[in-house]
Amino acid sequence: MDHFNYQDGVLCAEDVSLESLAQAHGTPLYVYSRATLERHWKAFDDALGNHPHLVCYAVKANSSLAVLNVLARLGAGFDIVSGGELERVLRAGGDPGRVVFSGVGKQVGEMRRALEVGIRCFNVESVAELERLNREAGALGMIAPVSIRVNPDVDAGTHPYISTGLKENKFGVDVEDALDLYRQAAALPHLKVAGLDCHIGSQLTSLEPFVDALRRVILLTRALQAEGIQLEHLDLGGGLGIRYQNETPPSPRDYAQAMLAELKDTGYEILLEPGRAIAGNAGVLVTRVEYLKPTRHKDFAIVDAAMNDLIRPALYDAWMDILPVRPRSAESREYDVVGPVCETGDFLGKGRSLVLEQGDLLAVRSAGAYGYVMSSNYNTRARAAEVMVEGEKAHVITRRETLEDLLARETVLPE
Ligand SMILES: Cc1ncc(COP(=O)(O)O)c(C=O)c1O
Ligand SMILES: N[C@@H](CCCC[NH3+])C(=O)O
Repeated sequence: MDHFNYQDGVLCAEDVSLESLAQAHGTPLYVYSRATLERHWKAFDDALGNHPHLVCYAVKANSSLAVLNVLARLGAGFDIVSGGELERVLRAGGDPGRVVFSGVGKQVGEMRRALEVGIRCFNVESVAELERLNREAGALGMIAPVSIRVNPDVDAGTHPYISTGLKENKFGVDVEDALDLYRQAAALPHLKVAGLDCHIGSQLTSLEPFVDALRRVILLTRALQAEGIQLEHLDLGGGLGIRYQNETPPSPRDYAQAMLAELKDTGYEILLEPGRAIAGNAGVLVTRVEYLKPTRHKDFAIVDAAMNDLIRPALYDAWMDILPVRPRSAESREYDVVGPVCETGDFLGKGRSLVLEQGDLLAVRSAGAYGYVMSSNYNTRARAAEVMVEGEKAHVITRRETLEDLLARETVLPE
């Protein structure tokens, strides 16, 4: 059951029409469905069944406090990549004992804070980071739990900008070097080897790369065992894709079953870090048509959302579905749906078949992940508001930024 549906001719999020939300809160407006978010997290949690596991939502996908809070209430873990994301998780009521910390550039202050609040594990990505973490944990008189993030050199078959598991990528350590790094970790006094981590990319739509990566990881766990290095968990990262257009990604259940089949009875606790698969299809971006601009070459629909609100089409040439909030019955035309920003790359969709009039509302689907979090103030555009719907209720979870908010941090030089 999808929670974004047409009811009485108007697109709704759960039981609230997007028209009424746009009326009440203006556009561009991000709208999320609580029920969808919950269903998606539970799909991963259920898929792993009785196998010991923790589903650590990747905060980067959508870090709004309300989103994190909804998931925290379900007992979610969280995958963070910065001190800022850690503070968000804490403020949203997340359990620091269920937080894993990923990322190639962890700073001293971020490590200290994470040690102080007692996170579950640091996913370490280099020798230099291992040494820094050992030093910082020592200074606090603590032992830091670590996984080494292994780069298994598999092609995730996704966009090159979001592929992370190839040798030439900055992420993780080569699988050939991992054993040595584990030996170093095991020998350092303020570290405790807790697990092994692997994440090969985002928006994966087939199981093969996941399975390939896991096989390489399992070989490594055997080598570690042979050396007496004990692991408690395997963190398989995130990356499961969603349907934007006509992709047919595996379901969380198929994915989990494929992983469990490889793991057989190895007994490790499984950690997952899904982001997009939980938040992506739990949100839409609502925008209003400001102008229709027919030219000799094509028709443009100029809308009030732009690349600063949703950069995925501009950055990755990503195709995202664009639906009329209240469909009209007339002959459709092909529109390039573009924003007001002064860049040719500022488009939300090209060649979309739509029936439009000035003032109409459109909804960009699958915008719940890597949407608002990647927004900017380019062209001095204030950030959109975010609303969470539950049933017939809608809550503003992030108020629209004002120009005053935006300018308040700046100053001109003194006379
Ligand atoms: C280490 C790590 N974990 C999890 C994720 C979440 O990925 P996705 O949103 O594709 O599930 C990412 C982003 O690709 C990541 O870099
Ligand atoms: N921002 C990317 C995903 C990045 C994944 C983070 N490692 C996207 O929108 O597809």
